[in-house]
Amino acid sequence: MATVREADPRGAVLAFVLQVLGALSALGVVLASRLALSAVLDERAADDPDLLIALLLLALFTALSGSVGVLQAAQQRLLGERVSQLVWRRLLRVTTSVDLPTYESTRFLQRLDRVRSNAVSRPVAVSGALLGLVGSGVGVAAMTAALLSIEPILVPVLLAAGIPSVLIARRSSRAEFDFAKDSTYLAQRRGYLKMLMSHRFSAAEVRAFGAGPGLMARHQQDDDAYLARLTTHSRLKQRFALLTVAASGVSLALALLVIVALVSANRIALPDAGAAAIAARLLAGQLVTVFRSVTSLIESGPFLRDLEGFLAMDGLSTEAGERRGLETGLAVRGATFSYPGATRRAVDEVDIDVPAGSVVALVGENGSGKTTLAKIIAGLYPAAADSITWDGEAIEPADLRASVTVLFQDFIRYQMSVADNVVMSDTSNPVDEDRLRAALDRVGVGSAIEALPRGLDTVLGIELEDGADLSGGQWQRLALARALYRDSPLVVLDEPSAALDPRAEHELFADVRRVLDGRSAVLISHRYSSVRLADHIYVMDGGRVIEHGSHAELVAAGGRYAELYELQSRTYLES
Ligand SMILES: Nc1ncnc2c1ncn2[C@@H]1O[C@H](COP(=O)(O)OP(=O)(O)OP(=O)(O)O)[C@@H](O)[C@H]1O
Repeated sequence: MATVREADPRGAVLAFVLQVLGALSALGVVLASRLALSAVLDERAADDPDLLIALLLLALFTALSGSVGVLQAAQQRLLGERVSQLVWRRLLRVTTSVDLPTYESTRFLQRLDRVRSNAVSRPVAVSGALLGLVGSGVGVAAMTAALLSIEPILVPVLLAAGIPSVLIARRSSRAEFDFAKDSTYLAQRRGYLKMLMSHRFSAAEVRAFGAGPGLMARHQQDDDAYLARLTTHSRLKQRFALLTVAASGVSLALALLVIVALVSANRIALPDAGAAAIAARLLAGQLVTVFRSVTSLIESGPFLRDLEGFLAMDGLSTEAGERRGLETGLAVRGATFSYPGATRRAVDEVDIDVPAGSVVALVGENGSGKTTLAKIIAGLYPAAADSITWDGEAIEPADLRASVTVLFQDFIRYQMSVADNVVMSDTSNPVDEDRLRAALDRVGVGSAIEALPRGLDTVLGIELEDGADLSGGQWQRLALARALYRDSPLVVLDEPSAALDPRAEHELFADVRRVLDGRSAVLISHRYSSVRLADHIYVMDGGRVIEHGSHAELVAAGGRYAELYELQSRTYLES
């Protein structure tokens, strides 16, 4: 209820008032029916004022009850949207501030998936159930009062229906959560296969490999497995629901039998019997809503606890960090990192130095630990305490993140305008258009952007209306411009030239110091033509640095670097 109040305080009050009004208008229907029946059975004339008033009241309360229902539906929908928005905001606050290693944990990813697809809809269901409970609670009280005034014995008969329903709801709730939990993996895999078969990013490869039918078959298998589980689960739920309905039907039938018996024994008059029958029917309806709401509340309990646990997760880092200038340089000493569940260290006791103003390269075979080290340097993965110093002093991870810019090899292609794609690296400051254009020009993509239909405002992503698209190399330059737009003294560039043509690569890296404009850089690359221009090169293998020095020193040493460099040069010369 607190979430509902926080999401929309006025809407919550309005919804509450409408629920009460709905219940009271139902009571009005019962009382007006009693009056009307009484007037009819007294054989009043058609123009008798008492009969006319009773009929008018009956029409009025019936209309009121119907209109309140319409308003309630609209109000609940709005309230549901507000509650959903609030819960999403809370969830996204966690997903955007939890530290990066958490995203490497399967347990977290599965929980996130479950919370995203299930728990978020629950608060909306709970808010609906709570309102339903308020309305039907008032309704039950009103109908009970009406029945008590007519014949008290009817009340316990109808209320007894609730006991089995509540007991059933408790068992049903556990079954629902267990079903969702056990199906998480299947749901994830089905979602992934659907995405592969229906997204643009995968469309070309799926066609080129003719992978469509194979993926469809796997998807069908998962669909069948899910359907089989769902069928078993639905049968169980059906049994629970039927038992609840049966309990309420039996109690309603009993109440009506009691009314008939009371009329036969002349214990109540016919108008009272008529009103009691209507009240009993309405009360049975209200009780079904009460039980349904209680069931929904009980059923949502485990999901809400799952969500609450997720929202209260540790390891959130929301502090902004302070950008530092780099005077002497960054030093890494004994940096070590293992991925969750991994048996081997991805980075193992690594020492490197990045003097201010220098370009340092990291090379090594696939899986040797370069990207992991880049994430450590950028403050995204924790290394052993104080293993990173900035100008000779220890630095907080948040400050490190604020001071280092990293361009990943799998950078994001934002479906936003060209300008947004660049300024995304510095959203906490106002857009600086001169800096934006300078960054684009520095990576040689300025004129290509000018040629787009709406220049900097062109939206990228043809999925969007009026969206344009760029080539792979142009996207990479745009990502480079994004890294350069951010005013930080150190940039880490992970495979920044993988998609560039030889001329573009030469233009950018032969003159890399002009492009960097005074920044220091850590360059990760498999292209030795770029790497050889670095001031210092570290060669990694199995998470460790196995050798380092300038290009000339490493070639002269005749070690791993010399071997890899020789291999690549020979490939070029021979081809
Ligand atoms: N998310 C992850 N979870 C578990 N292990 C991982 C993860 N990412 C990388 N690894 C492992 O860590 C090691 C280092 O990977 P890393 O990506 O740092 O290598 P790399 O040198 O950048 O490789 P490449 O040249 O292919 O980009 C590899 O053995 C890899 O299998």
